[in-house]
Amino acid sequence: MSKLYALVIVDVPAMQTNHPYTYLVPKQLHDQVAVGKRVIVGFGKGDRHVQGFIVDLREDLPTQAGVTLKEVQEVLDLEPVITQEGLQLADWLADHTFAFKIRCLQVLLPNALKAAYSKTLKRLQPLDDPQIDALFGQSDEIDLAQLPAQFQNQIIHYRHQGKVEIIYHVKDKVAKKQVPAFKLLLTPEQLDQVAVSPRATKQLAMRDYLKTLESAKLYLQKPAQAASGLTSADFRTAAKKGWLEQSQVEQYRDPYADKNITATKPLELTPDQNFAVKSVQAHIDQKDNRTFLLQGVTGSGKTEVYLQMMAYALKQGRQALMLVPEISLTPQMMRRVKGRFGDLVAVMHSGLSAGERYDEWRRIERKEARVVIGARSAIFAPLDNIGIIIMDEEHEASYKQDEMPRYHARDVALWRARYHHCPVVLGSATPSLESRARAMKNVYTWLTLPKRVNGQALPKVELIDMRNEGKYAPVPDISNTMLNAIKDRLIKGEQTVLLLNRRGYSSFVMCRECGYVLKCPNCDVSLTLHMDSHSMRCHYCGHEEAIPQTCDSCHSRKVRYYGTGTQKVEEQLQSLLPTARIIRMDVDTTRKKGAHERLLQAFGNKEADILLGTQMIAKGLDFPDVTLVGVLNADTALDLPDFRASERTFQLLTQVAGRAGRAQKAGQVLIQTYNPQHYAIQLAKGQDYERYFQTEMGFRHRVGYPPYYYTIQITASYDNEAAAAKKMFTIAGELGKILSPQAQVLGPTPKAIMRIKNRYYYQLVIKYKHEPLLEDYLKGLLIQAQTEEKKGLKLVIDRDPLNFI
Ligand SMILES: Nc1ncnc2c1ncn2[C@@H]1O[C@H](COP(=O)(O)OP(=O)(O)OP(=O)(O)O)[C@@H](O)[C@H]1O
Ligand SMILES: [Zn+2]
Ligand SMILES: [Zn+2]
Repeated sequence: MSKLYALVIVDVPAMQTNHPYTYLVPKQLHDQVAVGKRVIVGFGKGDRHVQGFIVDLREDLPTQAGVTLKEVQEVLDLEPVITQEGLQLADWLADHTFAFKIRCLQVLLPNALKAAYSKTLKRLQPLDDPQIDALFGQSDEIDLAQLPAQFQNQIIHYRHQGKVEIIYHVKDKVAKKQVPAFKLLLTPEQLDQVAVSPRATKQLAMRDYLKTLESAKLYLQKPAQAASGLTSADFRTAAKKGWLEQSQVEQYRDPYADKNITATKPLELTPDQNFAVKSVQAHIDQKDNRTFLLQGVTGSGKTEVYLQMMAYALKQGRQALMLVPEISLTPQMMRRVKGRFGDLVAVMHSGLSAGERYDEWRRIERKEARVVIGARSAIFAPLDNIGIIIMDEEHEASYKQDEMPRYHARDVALWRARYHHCPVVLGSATPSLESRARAMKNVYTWLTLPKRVNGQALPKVELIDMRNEGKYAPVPDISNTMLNAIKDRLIKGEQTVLLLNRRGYSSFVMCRECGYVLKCPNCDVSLTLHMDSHSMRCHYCGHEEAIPQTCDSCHSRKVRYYGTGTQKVEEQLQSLLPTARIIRMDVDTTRKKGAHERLLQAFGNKEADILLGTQMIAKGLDFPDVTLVGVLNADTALDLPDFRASERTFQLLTQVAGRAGRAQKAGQVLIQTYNPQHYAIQLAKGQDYERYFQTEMGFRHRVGYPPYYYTIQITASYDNEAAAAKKMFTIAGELGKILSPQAQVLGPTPKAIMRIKNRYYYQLVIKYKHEPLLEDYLKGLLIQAQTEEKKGLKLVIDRDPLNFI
């Protein structure tokens, strides 16, 4: 048999290259290796054991003289975990997002399959140190983590002498969940024949129960115990007697098992909905890769359109993939999709445990699930015959991952759709400027749902000018107009949604005597007041300290709380409206698993009159009795140093306004603002996306921002400010040499929050249209920066960044 070589992308931190290493496959592993499987290989001088992915297998390789290849140690998978599509996708991701290939391969897998390393210490000969020998006891191998610190130097010494070795174990993080099962070995007739003492009541009961089962069929033991009233000990006895055979079977953890979801039937579509569905169907039929922008006002029935498009793809024997933003939409949308497609649906989002995610992933891989719905990373679901990809709320910033690989799910969706020859539908009431501009240029096909399904007009929006009304407000954050409107709903038995915009905002403590603001010792941010834990906390590094009684700077006792937290508003509201039932939704009340869904369900069941919350309540909620939406502070995000601040504000206000009046009753929206003249607020008042788009495009054109220009952001950080700045100026100098005069470099500047966890951040932004030399330069920069990691550099290259702060 000829020789076999595996090309492996290895996982070695701080020594990444995007080139595979070549390993010799030993004879005994020839049958096991395959492209897309994970392997354990030795790496470097110490021959550390690391995990890697086989990306190619070759039979002939001109071995260079003098180079002895290392061998593949172990093959981890029975079946490849990365498909051919996955390998190509990883290549593209690495290239497009300036990422290391290993990270791109890993992002395709559920967390559970990512490596966890443990180390053991192996004794190769007696160590002549009774204390250390005692640690080993009878065995020759112990967990290195258990080694007391005082022996460490001695162990290093032994290692040099070759008396001990350190072994790396690479394990999967989560095992498959196994549950006991059994199979009947006897027929009912044979069971009648077996001798059982009349006093052995349990055995008699067992025999009677087993007679009701089919022989040779596999039964789960837990339900059998429940049905028969027998215990696991009784089943063990029966197994010993040879009546049945026990085994372990894999069971999927179904995150939705204990929820009853009502099945739904397709609704009869409105003409606009029908047109949208039919347009996309044609492209599913023709296996035509086309991207659609479905722009439908809030409450126009986009979800029903998605569901019917997906149903069509399934009918054609293909699969459907649907993305929703992380927190806000998940529960209600999950129910809608599960309600239509039942067990065919796999769900993937961060609210699931690693085990649940792994199981859902395996259901897809085994083709038991043909519909996938999930947040950003679900775009990598291992589907092999996709007929349609849907991305709801396509403008959402959470679709961009902010760690390597820094991909946008939309770009991955378009890539996979090309691979699978299927259409993509991007849906939103407030599309990103980028997508809408592409629709205008016919790069995407534009579909619109201009009217609400219920025939209602969009809710009427009124602005409350807090510069005046604020002075007379009964409590700082709630004006009289707002309060009266809420009271009116309480009397009518209708519901209110109140948004407290938290972006760019926090409650802080300031001294009224000298103006001193309590700041984090590690970061350039003020500490946030948390009433639940009675402490001041840093949202960046987690630093926590007591609420001050006196000013740190002038020792005055006049310290006051500024800013508004949801808790504080809840208290104010409750004091003004003692009978109102309020549900508060923010990070604190939704931390527990499933809390988000429970709160929304309680609100949906009308167990509360007011839903008060942060951004997470702004989108996707569809409750018929909500007739009032109030925004307590529209402005907080407007001043952020980010050119998308206005776009985000407009989107948020339009989305939250859209929660009102979605069924029979008309809706009203009240927005409290200190900037009533700002165009984002004015146009949100008119719910006028079209004019907003024109205005904002004009602005972006004038100053040369996306979608007119591409942007790439480079950030360097060090624990020393001068080093961070110096690095960025060096990069800026190098860019100056390779960029054409059409490109522009903004910066380097310190980031808006320059110091986080005692690291200093400097950034620059490249704006460009076409720069042939840029890509290669940046790829080189990425590899080169690794060599400076030991000195403390962290470098980030972010293509099309969504966050400039
Ligand atoms: N063809 C139809 N006939 C009757 N009711 C419909 C139809 N289509 C949708 N609906 C209902 O209209 C309501 C609004 O639909 P949906 O939640 O899908 O709106 P949407 O466009 O996603 O809005 P948003 O962007 O605000 O989330 C839902 O309660 C839905 O069940
Ligand atoms: Zn901090
Ligand atoms: Zn002071």
